[in-house]
Amino acid sequence: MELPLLIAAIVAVALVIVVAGVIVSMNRTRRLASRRPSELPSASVPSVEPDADAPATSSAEERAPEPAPDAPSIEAPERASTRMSRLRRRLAGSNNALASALLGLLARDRIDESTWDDVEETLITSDLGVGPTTELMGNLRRELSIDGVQDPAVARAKLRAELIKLVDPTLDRGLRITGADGQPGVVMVVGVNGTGKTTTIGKIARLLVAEGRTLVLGAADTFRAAAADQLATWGSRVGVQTVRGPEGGDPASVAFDAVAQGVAQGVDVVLVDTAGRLHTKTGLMDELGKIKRVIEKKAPVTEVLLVIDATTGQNGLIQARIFSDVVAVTGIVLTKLDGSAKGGIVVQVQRELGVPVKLIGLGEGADDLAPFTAEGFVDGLLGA
Ligand SMILES: Nc1nc2c(ncn2[C@@H]2O[C@H](COP(=O)(O)OP(=O)(O)OP(=O)(O)O)[C@@H](O)[C@H]2O)c(=O)[nH]1
Repeated sequence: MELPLLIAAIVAVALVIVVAGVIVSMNRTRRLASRRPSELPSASVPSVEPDADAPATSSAEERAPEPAPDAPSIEAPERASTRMSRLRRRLAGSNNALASALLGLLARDRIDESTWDDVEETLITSDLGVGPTTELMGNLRRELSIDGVQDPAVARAKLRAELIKLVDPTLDRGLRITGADGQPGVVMVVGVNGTGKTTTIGKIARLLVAEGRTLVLGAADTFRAAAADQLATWGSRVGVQTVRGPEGGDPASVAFDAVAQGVAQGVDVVLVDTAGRLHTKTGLMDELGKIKRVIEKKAPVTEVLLVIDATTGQNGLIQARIFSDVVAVTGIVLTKLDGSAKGGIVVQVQRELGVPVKLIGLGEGADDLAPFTAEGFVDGLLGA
């Protein structure tokens, strides 16, 4: 073959090869562009051409896994030590009317008979009760007439000391949450409708979780499905399991199951919620006694907390008496003190039952529950 012809043939073959290469490359680009983004090779993995015959498991999903579904986030409740000062300020705010009335009266230039009458009336309207008020007035009159009453700071200090004495700083206010022989402590929560039982259990659960305790909740309020849902929500917020039964089921059996679960899991405490019930309904009150007896087939109830709404005044006392007869109340939780200038009920209810106020509710917030102390309460009352 002649040289020019040979060169022409070589150029032609080279051209065919180049054109074929361009066409193949364009087709590949089009193929990739037509795929969904999820099918595209990830930029972070080595760029290996996907093999059409490869099994589905070699898809891009395997190389770039979907993020895990959101795990429920567990809240970290506030510890009792830090919530106290916040709650004391709130108590001071809600009882300001009482505090300023008392201190205003005692700061008068001259404390005469009509001033004493006004102080007495103010204390009685705070639900302190006639007996405790008379006692406090007698002591105050005696001490102030000896020391002189001109200095409001003296009057205030005397009033504080007398109130603390009435509230009784010597009572044991610790929650009984230690079971015998390695069993969980069992806390049963009772009270009339809407006083704040379920909310209080949720708040106690947070307090105990903040202290590092393990728990199970028992939703023995089977009247309303919503009550069990409400309790389960409180529990799940702090990673605590709730045992519940069918709506309308036997509350005693749910309470038993919850305690059995707590024993099996070896938790520290089981908190049992019960349905709100009017203290005047004998059948419902008998049922409460039955719940307690059935629980005790599994483990002793270490604490029966009666939840009283502080705004209900004297009615709270009547409730306290009847509930105590049926289930031997061992501690009081006074809720809704944030909306009340009736803090004096603390003294009356303790005297009525001979049982201490152990916790106070000061709002709807998750950590608005505080262990009760006589000094903290009186300082809040006096706006100290
Ligand atoms: N302001 C205020 N509200 C509170 C407090 N404690 C509870 N509550 C509110 O009181 C209402 C009733 O609370 P629940 O916990 O459902 O009452 P319960 O006693 O379980 O109700 P029943 O199961 O129907 O008897 C809710 O709106 C709570 O947020 C408190 O300390 N302060």
